[in-house]
Parts: sequence; structure tokens; C-alpha cells
Amino acid sequence: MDGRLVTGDRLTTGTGTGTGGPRGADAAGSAAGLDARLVVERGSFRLDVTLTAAPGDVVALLGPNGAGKTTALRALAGLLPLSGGHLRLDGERLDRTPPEARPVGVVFQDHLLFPHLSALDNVAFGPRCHGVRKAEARAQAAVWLDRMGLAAHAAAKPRSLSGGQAQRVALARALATHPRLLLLDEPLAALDARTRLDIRAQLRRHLAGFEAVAVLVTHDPLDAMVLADHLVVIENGRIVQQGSPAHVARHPRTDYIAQLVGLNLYRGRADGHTVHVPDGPSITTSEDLTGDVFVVFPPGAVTLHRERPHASSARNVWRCEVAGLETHGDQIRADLTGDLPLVADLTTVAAAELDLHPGAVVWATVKAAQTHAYRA
Ligand SMILES: Nc1ncnc2c1ncn2[C@@H]1O[C@H](COP(=O)(O)OP(=O)(O)OP(=O)(O)O)[C@@H](O)[C@H]1O
Repeated sequence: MDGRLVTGDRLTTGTGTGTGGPRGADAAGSAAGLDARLVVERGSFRLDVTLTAAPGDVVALLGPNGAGKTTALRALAGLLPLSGGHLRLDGERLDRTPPEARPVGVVFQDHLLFPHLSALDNVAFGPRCHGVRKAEARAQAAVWLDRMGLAAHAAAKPRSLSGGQAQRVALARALATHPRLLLLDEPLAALDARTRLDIRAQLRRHLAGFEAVAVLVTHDPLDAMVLADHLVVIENGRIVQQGSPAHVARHPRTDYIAQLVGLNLYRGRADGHTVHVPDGPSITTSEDLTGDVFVVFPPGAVTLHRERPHASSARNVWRCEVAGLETHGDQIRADLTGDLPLVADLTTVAAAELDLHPGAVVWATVKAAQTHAYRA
């Protein structure tokens, strides 16, 4: 194969760790949109992230528990002070603006509607806070509820709304103030699976029509992939990777991201088609690279055998031991230790035929063509 072509093509997109924003943030610092470096200290935890986004961008902050996502969102909302950095929105400094005076709409996971107010008055509360007269605020609220498909529930109190309806009221309340920055903290986390599907699709529609910057925090890679144009992955208060959802999904650079997108990930030194993993075996890849690289392959690319295969066309053959088994959708996911720790997906029938059980010795094979290597 023509390794040179593959290498050239893939490497141009393989370095997505810079701290630049998705669009619009030119070197001079474009006026429109979000331009922030958020430095926040909370005890021994320190957040230091740079976020830039153009109007219309939806940015998802993704990361493990305690990474600093909520801290970043609260700093953007003005609920936590910055201990360093800057925060500009559409060219204006917001660092010293109190939260209630910021052109920022916030939707929290537990939506925090006022229980004693109707859905209509909850939404009208937003414009009212911005000085709109009561009748006008209620008229605007009615339009927003209608847009959210909630016109019939205008008089309902929050306790008689479903989780999904309440979440849409909270979104309407945030949007009714015409924020220049919309912040969404786990907007779908409190919803059951079915409602989540509906609300995710609706939220996607609303965000697509939203002309300002939206930043959302999520644990769920699917929410991030469906809703955002740009992913920012935070670990330990730092950005470890960012880029388009498709790029991040294909080029994970940390174990957390690899797990999130369901890939086996290794780091090693490439010498042509061979990647040497420290303290591990070599992996044969289709890409022809040199130097520090990552290699990924999906669990579905692994074939397991009870005996060492001699006739296999796969270039990669490793001896492993089954550490654990779990159902994964309609498949079995095997967690394997040994030469190269990896996870493999196989059908229930295959797992039964192989008599897989914790402690069983198996041979794993992976074709070079099913691996993907890119520069570290
Ligand atoms: N009220 C607090 N006081 C002091 N430190 C805090 C407080 N809340 C959080 N922290 C610290 O800030 C760090 C980041 O927390 P944060 O809630 O921003 O993380 P997160 O990424 O949103 O996590 P999760 O996904 O669990 O919500 C935590 O590891 C913790 O050490």
C-alpha cells in the first residue's frame, strides 16, 4: 500500500490538542463570541482552561468526575470568582460584572424552576429581571412556551410537569432573556432514557437556531457528539484534548477519551508499520510512521481463539487472560490482561463456544488494517 499518502492525509488532522477555539478567534482576539481564560482555585484544585467560541458555536465540556467542568461553567456564569485569566463576551469584559447583570442564560441539571409560579411566569421571570414590563414579559413567555411545544402547559405549576417538560420550561426561561452566552449543566442527566432521546433532539434543534455561544457540560459522549460542534475534554482542571466530535472520536489522546469513545488505545514508538509499546509487545499497523504515536482499534476488531492461531492472516497475535466479562448491548465484552491489556467484543454464541470465563487463557488477533495510528 501507499503508506506515504495515508500518512500525509492523516497527520494533518492528528494534532488536535492546541488550546485554540473552534472558529472565529483570530490572533487579535475577535470581538464577537467568547474569549476566556478561566483560572479558578478551590482549595488544592486549580482550574486553568482557555475557551474561545464564535457566535453560533455549541461547545461541550466533557471530562471525568471532579475534572472541573462545573467549576468552569460557574466561573462563566459569575457564580465563582476568577483568580486569574480573563473573560470577554462579544468584546466586553465580564470578569467584574455581577452574575445577574451578565447577558448569560443558565440551565442547571435540576432546572430550579420556582415551584409557586406557573410555567408561563417562570419563563416571564427571565425578561422581568431584565426590566421588561409584566404584560410584555408574559407575552414573550407565551411565545417561548409555544416554541417549546408547551403552550398547553402555560398555567401548570412545575410539580405537575414531567421532567422533560420542566427542562424545556427552564430552557425557555434561559432563552427568553436573549442571552449572548447560554450555559447548560448536564441538561439531560435527570431525564429517563425515552424522554432524554426526545429532549436531546429538541435541544439540538433549539441550539442549531441559537445565534450566540452555548457551552454545555456533560458526562455523556452521545450528548456531546449530537449537540456540540466542538468538544473540550478536561481532566484535572486542564484541557487534554479538543476538536470536532468526529476528530476527537477517531483520535483519542487519553485513556478517559478512549474509553468514552470505545477504543483500545496505546502509546508507543513507531518504526514503519511496527509500533513498540513500552513494556509490551509490538503492534503492526497499516500506517507507516516514525516516532511517538498513538494506536487505536475497536473492541469489535479483536478475534479470540482458545489455541494459538497459526493460519491466521492477522499480523497481531497476543496471549491474554480473561479478567472479566460483561454484557455490552447484544454482545459480550471481555476485559483481557496479558501481553497487551485490551477489551474485545464478541457474540454470546462465540463466548459460549470459546468457554470464556475469568482466568481462561485466550489468543487475541487483530488485523493491521483494523488499527489506526497517529502522531502523539
Ligand atoms: N464547594 C467546593 N469547595 C471546594 N472545592 C470544590 C468544591 N466543589 C468542587 N470542588 C473541587 O473542584 C474540583 C472540580 O469540581 P467540579 O464540580 O468542577 O468537577 P466536575 O468536572 O464538574 O465534576 P462532576 O462531573 O463530578 O460534576 C473537585 O475535584 C473538587 O476538588
